[in-house]
Amino acid sequence: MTQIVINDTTLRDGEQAAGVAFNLEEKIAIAQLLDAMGVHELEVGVPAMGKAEQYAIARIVNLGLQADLLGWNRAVISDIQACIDCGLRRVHISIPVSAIQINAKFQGKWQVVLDKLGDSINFALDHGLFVSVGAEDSSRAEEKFLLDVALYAQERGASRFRFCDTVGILDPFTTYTQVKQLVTALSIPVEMHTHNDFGLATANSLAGIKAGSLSVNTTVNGLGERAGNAALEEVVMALKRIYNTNLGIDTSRLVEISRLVATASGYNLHPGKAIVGENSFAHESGIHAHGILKDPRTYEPFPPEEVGGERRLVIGKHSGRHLLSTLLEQHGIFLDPQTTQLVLDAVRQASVEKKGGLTTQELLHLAQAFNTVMLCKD
Ligand SMILES: CC(=O)SCCNC(=O)CCNC(=O)[C@H](O)C(C)(C)COP(=O)(O)OP(=O)(O)OC[C@H]1O[C@@H](n2cnc3c(N)ncnc32)[C@H](O)[C@@H]1OP(=O)(O)O
Ligand SMILES: O=C(O)CCC(=O)C(=O)O
Repeated sequence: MTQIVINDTTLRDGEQAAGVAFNLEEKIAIAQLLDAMGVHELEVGVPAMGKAEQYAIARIVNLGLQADLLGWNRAVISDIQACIDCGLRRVHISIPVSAIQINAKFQGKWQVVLDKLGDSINFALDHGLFVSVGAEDSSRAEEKFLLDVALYAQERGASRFRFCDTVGILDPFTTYTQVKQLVTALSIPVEMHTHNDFGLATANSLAGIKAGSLSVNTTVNGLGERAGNAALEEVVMALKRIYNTNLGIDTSRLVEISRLVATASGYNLHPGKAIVGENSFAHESGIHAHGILKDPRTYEPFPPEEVGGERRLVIGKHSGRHLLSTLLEQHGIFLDPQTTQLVLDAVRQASVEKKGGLTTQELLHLAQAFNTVMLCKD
């Protein structure tokens, strides 16, 4: 597979998640860590938002990061001027392309939209900028119109075209077909921008890459508008582990960046969040824990260290004898088979009462209730 560019938009679409507002220090810390991990490109925000945002973006520009930095714009010349004022050398210019969007925002005047795009591209190119063009709501656009816009952007001198499933209504099969058409028609790279309204953002991004897209927008933890975007950690690990594609990104810091963004956004992660959730490498069930104790590959797709995570063995309602004995033996407690079963029954009951797994202390306390029949080795 050709080198795929990860263009992370945590600082733009991620921050657009309702109620999220990064402060300056958080924006800088997120940009620095993404850069240190080797993420190729960062969409750092929307300079048109005003002075405070421009100041934050200019500070990021002045960090001298390795990553390419991109500013998001409407097809409005003053938006692009704001990017230039921040010191950005790359601009992304977006126009809506579906009838729903053009009717709502431009009274159906698609030619007006195209003219705005043309003028904006010209302005950016006249200032020597790298120009990426985004087609908002590509997935609901009329097929021919989308293609016309893409070819128009290319002819005008854009260097990349972004396919946006803005309201996340595609599945991987339709994504593949739609993106393949664009990739076939264009000589500039196509970038994927997917949303997770049906839980398919990562799958759709991968389908776009399969279809020949060379760049993909991600956000840490999948943060973003409504149900969010394709998650950085999912896309990077799927490309690495399922497609064997080395992106040159340090995956061992994925949990670290996840925690940073979770804190900065105030959005707590679901424990079962793929790759970075606190349960991503947690095992309670008897059969699973028994397998893990013998060989972690039985129930883990890759070792937790690869993403900076940790394996956890949890004793609870679904646990079995092997995990129970292992945990107790780590504390010098060796039980005969009959007592092991009695403690296990007690663990199940305690776990239901607690509605959760037991801590080590709780387990030891429970086991001590059976101490008359315990066999302590030392
Ligand atoms: C799918 C996406 O995620 S698109 C990115 C969305 N991101 C954001 O909106 C976050 C940052 N946005 C902002 O801070 C503000 O919306 C700003 C600074 C861009 C504009 O603010 P305001 O001037 O107050 O306008 P407001 O946001 O209410 O309305 C949007 C305006 O942009 C216009 N517009 C929307 N998209 C585009 C576009 N792609 N190109 C040109 N104009 C556009 C709308 O028609 C409307 O124009 P109008 O004021 O002439 O009716
Ligand atoms: O970059 C664009 O063109 C729009 C991006 C976006 O956030 C979306 O379509 O959801």
